Amino acid sequence: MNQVNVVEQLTAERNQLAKQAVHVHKFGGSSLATAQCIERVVDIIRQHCQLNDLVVVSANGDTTDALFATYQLALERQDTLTSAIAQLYQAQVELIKSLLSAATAERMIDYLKSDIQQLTHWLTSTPEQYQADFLSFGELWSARLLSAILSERVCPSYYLDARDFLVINNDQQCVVDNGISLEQFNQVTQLGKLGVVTGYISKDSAGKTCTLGRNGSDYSATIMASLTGALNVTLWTDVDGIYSADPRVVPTARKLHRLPNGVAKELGRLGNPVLHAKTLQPLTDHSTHLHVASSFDYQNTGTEIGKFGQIAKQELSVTYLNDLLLAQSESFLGQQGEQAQHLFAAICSDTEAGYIVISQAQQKAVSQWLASHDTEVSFTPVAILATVGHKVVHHGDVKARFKRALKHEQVFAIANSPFQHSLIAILPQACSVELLNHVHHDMTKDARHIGLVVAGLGNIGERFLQLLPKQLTQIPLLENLHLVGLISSKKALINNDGIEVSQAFALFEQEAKNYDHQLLMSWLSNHPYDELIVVDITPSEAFSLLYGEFFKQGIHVIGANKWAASSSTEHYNDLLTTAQQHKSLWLGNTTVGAGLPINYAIQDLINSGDQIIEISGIFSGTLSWLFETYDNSVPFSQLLLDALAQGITEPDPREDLSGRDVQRKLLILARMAGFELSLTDIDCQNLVPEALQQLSTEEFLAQAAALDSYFADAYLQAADQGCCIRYIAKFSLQDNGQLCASVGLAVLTENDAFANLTPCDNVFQIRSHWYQDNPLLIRGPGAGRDVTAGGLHSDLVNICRQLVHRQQQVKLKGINTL
Ligand SMILES: NC(=O)C1=CN([C@@H]2O[C@H](COP(=O)(O)OP(=O)(O)OC[C@H]3O[C@@H](n4cnc5c(N)ncnc54)[C@H](O)[C@@H]3O)[C@@H](O)[C@H]2O)C=CC1
Ligand SMILES: N[C@@H](CC=O)C(=O)O
Repeated sequence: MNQVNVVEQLTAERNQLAKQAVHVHKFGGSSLATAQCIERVVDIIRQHCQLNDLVVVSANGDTTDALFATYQLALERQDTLTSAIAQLYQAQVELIKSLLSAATAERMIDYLKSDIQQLTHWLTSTPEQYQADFLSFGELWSARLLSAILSERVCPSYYLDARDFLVINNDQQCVVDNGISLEQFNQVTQLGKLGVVTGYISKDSAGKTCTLGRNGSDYSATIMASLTGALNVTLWTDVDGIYSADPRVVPTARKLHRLPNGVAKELGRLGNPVLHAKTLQPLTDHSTHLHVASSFDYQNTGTEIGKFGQIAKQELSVTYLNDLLLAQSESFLGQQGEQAQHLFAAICSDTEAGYIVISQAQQKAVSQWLASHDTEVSFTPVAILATVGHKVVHHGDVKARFKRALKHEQVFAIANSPFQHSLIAILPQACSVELLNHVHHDMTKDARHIGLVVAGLGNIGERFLQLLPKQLTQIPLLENLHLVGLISSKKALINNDGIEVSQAFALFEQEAKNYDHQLLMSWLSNHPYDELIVVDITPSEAFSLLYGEFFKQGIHVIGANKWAASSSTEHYNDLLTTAQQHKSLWLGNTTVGAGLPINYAIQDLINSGDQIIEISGIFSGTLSWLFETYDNSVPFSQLLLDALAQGITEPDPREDLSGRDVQRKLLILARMAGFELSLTDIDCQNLVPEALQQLSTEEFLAQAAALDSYFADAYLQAADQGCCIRYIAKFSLQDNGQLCASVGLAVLTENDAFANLTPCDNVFQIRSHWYQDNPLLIRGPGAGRDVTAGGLHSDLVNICRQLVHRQQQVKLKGINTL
């Protein structure tokens, strides 16, 4: 059996033994720096770990630095060594005493004393020989302490010195010997307990201690994941994720919520301060999810790295590396150049121009390689500034933007990354903070990604989705909008990678799962988008009751649903306050007049300093269509079914006939105009006979003929006087300051402004201080699929515009503070 097969078999066996796939958690030094930090870590473990999981730890706080300084003293200043060792000892004793019971602490201090004896012996005899062994104490103490705390307070736990199993191949720097390591790991691991493993350290094939270099503990964690077949690794650190640039230098850097593996590797390769090139190396089959999160703010979602689909656009980031060398030689042309690129894992290269970019440490090796080719070489100090994103080398628009951002800079060349995920500018001088901020701003200024969830896929929802693909391609403001959720009353489809808009319905049919309220709410509170917009195209009161929760999460809402905007005064005011507090936007253009700009007109009048005194008119497309069409030649009930089939009625047409829908609209308009009112303040004439009021929708529709005689009589009586019947809504401000509001059937003369509408039209007549004698009229179709779906799209663009504007304000603020 070859080595790969051995590893596969052993991993499979281990996974069968484990109740669930192992999850590896790694805690960095800063996460374990003080007793308080360690308490937090214990809390995280309590909430996130299961038995058989593995916890990989770095040394507490700056213990490794202190060990290294002590080691230097051993080489240079033996006289101060004793006090340095005493300080190391004292720091550990304090942690032990403050975190463990007296009995366990005593045992731990005994172990510590024996370690101190050992290291003192090394340092005072031949320190050079034991440098790695000496540095290993940091991780050893950290793992032993945490494991003891967990055993006392959380669950059975044991600590593992990685040198007991992890073997690094001597010939290749830091490459793991998987076969032996796994075999030995299986001998030392203890099932049914939580293992705490030392990060950073390992042994070579001769059993000698070796360290895994800078940020070696992250590497240890992914090695452990690869050995055990873990599906998840969480790197708990002191930052809350990976950012679009180093946030210590670029204040406007944004957290990247989800990174495809390839992009993460590229970031690691090109200097990202959190991700390191080596960290991702062991995760070759890409089935492991890596998660970077803050142990200081562990409720906050961090960055997820994994095998993500690419429907949703990937975010761009900017990174840099100084102190590099540009090596130019004929040997870097053509195939030889490719060979050199590969051999030296160059940052970038150009085999037509004949150069590679390498680290300064590689100069000697490159010179030696070129000596055997007998060609000249020149080395020039350079830096690189790169923009990183999924396959950016294939995006001409990103390249053009990158070039524009650098147009005032001296740039040697812009090269494509050999891995396709970055464009790399080679600079003759170090990358300055100003340049980094400037380029980051230009590359990410429009890049706040907005998720879109559509609830209600009926008559209007379907049309809304049909219009979406064209809107996305034609409206630049929607550039970063991604459809991520579709919800009906029974099913839901959520996809963080985005749902292909042109196939939304088919995908919903195939992939939607049963609606699970808890699951949906938990997704909404952890969604990976910068902004989330929920479009409510349901007729559901229950769904409207979720708005408060949405607003608390900073989620924006567009409602065609009228329930929330016409709810009780207390609830409505609460919603407005919550939305304002959490900077959530709430638009409902279509709740009155479908796509008609009645809401904009009212807002404009208010902004102009006007005071609205009265609004009246016909606010129901359904009732407008019915009464404009009805002439007693066909039964009223037949027309009603016709209107339902055209999609202009409410799902239950009694909402229209009862006047409730119009009553709600009048309330919404009154609130827009600045009045405080509730539904019960509006007199409402119900046109549905009592006998039909309690039936199900289906029963009502089956018995709709019972409506006919009432409407025939009303029509004939009005016609006898040369008049017509219309359903009118009106509120007006009385001289005593009271608002008088009603909706109901009225008999109008044929030349009344509300009498001769195109069927389905709404008309709104506004009287105000500016428009008192000659009122303002807005008239047009007030219901129907196209106008309503269009009105919702208008709200969507409106919200995206406001969000872009908001983002520009933030960016400007960020730049000004530099
Ligand atoms: N028809 C029109 O001209 C206008 C309609 N509206 C409003 O648009 C909304 C939708 O109307 P239609 O599309 O005609 O209704 P519809 O009955 O055709 O579709 C409603 C959809 O909502 C879903 N739904 C119901 N309860 C839900 C819940 N709790 N959670 C998630 N989904 C739920 C249903 O599964 C269905 O897919 C209504 O609130 C209506 O008042 C607003 C302006 C004009
Ligand atoms: N049924 C309603 C639809 C829109 O709100 C109407 O007729 O106006």
